[in-house]
Amino acid sequence: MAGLADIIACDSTICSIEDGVLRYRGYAIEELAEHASFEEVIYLLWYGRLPNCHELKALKQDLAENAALPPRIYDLLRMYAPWGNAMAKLRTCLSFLTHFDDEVMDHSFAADHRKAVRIMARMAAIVAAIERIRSGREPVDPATIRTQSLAELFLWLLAGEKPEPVAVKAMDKCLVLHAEHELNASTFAARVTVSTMSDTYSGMVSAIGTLKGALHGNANEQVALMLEEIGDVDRVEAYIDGKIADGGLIMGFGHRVYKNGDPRARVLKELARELGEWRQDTRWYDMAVKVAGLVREKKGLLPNVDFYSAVVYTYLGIPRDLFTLVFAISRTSGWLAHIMEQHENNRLIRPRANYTGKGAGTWLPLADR
Ligand SMILES: CC(=O)SCCNC(=O)CCNC(=O)[C@H](O)C(C)(C)COP(=O)(O)OP(=O)(O)OC[C@H]1O[C@@H](n2cnc3c(N)ncnc32)[C@H](O)[C@@H]1OP(=O)(O)O
Ligand SMILES: O=C([O-])CC(=O)C(=O)O
Repeated sequence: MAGLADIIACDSTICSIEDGVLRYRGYAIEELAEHASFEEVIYLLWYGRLPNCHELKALKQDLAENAALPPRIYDLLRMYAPWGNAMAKLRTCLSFLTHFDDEVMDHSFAADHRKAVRIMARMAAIVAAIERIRSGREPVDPATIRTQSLAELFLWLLAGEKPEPVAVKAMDKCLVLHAEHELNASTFAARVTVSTMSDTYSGMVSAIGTLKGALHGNANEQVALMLEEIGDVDRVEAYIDGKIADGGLIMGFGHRVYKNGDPRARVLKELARELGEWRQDTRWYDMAVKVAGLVREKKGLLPNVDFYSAVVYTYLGIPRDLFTLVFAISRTSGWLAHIMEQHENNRLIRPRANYTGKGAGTWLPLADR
């Protein structure tokens, strides 16, 4: 089957998508987006159940204590060209972190969970440091910031000042919504990598490299580029007609699994509306709603998670080329859950290819060719 569509590649207890309903460990995404913090979701994904207040407090403390980066990572970031691709920078940083972890090759349950905390705790600080160093500013040390919310930590480290509660709440909801999605391409890549008994960091590097593509996580940046290009709600129809006539992809629409709509897009649409009102600037929201209406009417396609998240991140003031990195911060929780599940019950992932090439050939010596 081309693209492995509908092929079951493993058993998993982490996430289900059935009849268009997305659940993490049995909890519907709408309920989690309404009630759960990102840290509760991390616990749920890693340990299979919701934490009690002591367990949640302990996880938050662990994450806060592990958020500081090895100082040499800042030197590494200063070596990068400022204009270099931000996801490539993140990928290299994750690889670099390997060299500061003395449990890399210990795949036991306990060591995997300790590494998961260390990696999860540092993602926000790395992404913020990428932005600050490339724009000539000093990175903020996470140890100087008093918060136990990764959403708040990220926005604070990025801007260098305490974010507003409405922004923190929106960021937290985005982190919950993007945390996990069954065997999407980047999670599958992570599982394939660690199924060879390779390490957690290698799995993360594979996952980040896979999320980077425009058909997957980078679609959110492409959506923002499209809305920037459109610029005004009056220009939406001409733009969409042109796109359809060209036969090009309309980014942020369509999905391999959801054919009747992505439930996360519905939550993000509402969040985008709220943030537009908060910012007192609904231009991006209005453009997005019009794009979605026309793409549905003229192509029969519905928005996926990357469509309205681009609007939300724009209202949160996040630079456009960091959108996929923000997705990666959140999805790290899901990648790590799958890496641990793969390590716990491992069998090498090695499918077969259907050979469609030439038949058996006869060797010709070089001089006779
Ligand atoms: C977090 C995420 O990864 S969510 C996905 C993010 N990616 C995007 O938004 C990129 C745009 N979307 C796409 O490219 C696709 O919809 C994918 C990659 C997400 C899914 O791909 P597939 O499962 O292979 O698509 P599917 O089989 O449903 O496509 C059916 C038809 O709709 C078309 N189609 C699907 N999505 C789009 C789109 N966004 N724009 C235009 N046409 C599309 C396909 O080209 C195909 O047409 P055809 O039958 O004439 O060849
Ligand atoms: O599941 C997929 O194919 C892509 C997706 O929506 C995600 O990774 O969140």
